[in-house]
Amino acid sequence: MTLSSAPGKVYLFGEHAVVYGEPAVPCAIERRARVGVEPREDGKLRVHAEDLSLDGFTVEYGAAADDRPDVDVSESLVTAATQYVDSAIEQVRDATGEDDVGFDVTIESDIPLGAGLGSSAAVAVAAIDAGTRAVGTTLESGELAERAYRTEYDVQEGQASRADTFCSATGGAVRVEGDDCRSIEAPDLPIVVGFDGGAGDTGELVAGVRTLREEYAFAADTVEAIGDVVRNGEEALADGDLAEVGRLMDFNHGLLSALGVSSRSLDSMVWAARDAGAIGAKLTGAGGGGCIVALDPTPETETALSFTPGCEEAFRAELAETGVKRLE
Ligand SMILES: Nc1ncnc2c1ncn2[C@@H]1O[C@H](COP(=O)(O)OP(=O)(O)OP(=O)(O)O)[C@@H](O)[C@H]1O
Ligand SMILES: C[C@@](O)(CCO)CC(=O)[O-]
Ligand SMILES: [Mg+2]
Repeated sequence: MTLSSAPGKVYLFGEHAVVYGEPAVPCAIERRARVGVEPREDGKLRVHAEDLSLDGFTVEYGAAADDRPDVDVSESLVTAATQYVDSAIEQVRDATGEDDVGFDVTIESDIPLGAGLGSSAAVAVAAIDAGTRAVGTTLESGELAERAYRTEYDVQEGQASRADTFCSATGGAVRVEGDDCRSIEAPDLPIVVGFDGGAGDTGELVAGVRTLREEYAFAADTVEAIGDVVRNGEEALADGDLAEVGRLMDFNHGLLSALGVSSRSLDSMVWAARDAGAIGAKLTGAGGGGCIVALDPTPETETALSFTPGCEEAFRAELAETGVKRLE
């Protein structure tokens, strides 16, 4: 068996706007998805996903129509749950030219699903890395990131950026603008995450912003304004000016709210963090529910979040210096 892991991420700045060519700065965190892959002679795909539950059951399924998860939920929910892994395996077949090979895929993850911490990108990166190695091909980091991006692009129907997948493949803090992806130096960041226990569908949320942008010129301006916040944020990061980084994170959250991707619980957690003295706080990732990211070197924000109605879990997140790890 080959086994790879890849980290999740938080966005310091720029989610959603990055889909339209503005820059973004995500930062990998030490919460990982681990994917084990074993080739099968019979050409079948079997996925065992420990943390993916549908109707309360762990999901185990094959690719054939008569071998889908045996749970009493709608076909669209099943597709939503299985599509990133299915699409990552397509990338493995494409990269290796092994069209007929089957796989046993086992996924285990400490990244909550659909919560803005990049679980989809981490699963795609780790699955493509382990899958290609399982049939004797080792992808270099650039191609791995690009193929994981293709997975997100396909699943999100052509509306995805390279930010999550590049960050997960590379680790550390990165800057992504269109196809220009690079690692950046960031000061030590006291990252605190608040999680409301919920999830948002990235594809749907991205589509919502796209519609707003088409309907209202001021929504398109809001997307551009996020780009300006990111450019200022990059300077503040380079200067090590955490107070300014925090102010700009607050501003970024306001603009994301204006685009309709925040929620009551995300707003409650952002305000709880600010009231507790956080340097800055914003939602992270696609939004709709899930996680906020705050900066606070003291324990105050984590404590306040753990008492905030609507917050299910609060934790400190360490920067993940390494992206994909080849474990076996
Ligand atoms: N542990 C896992 N096992 C199997 N599939 C997973 C796992 N984690 C994530 N996925 C896939 O990723 C999907 C969630 O991706 P989505 O992009 O909606 O959220 P996210 O990546 O966690 O958040 P964001 O994109 O906002 O950072 C799940 O529906 C599933 O298809
Ligand atoms: C909302 C979005 O910007 C980030 C999701 O983590 C979508 C993407 O970049 O593909
Ligand atoms: Mg995602």
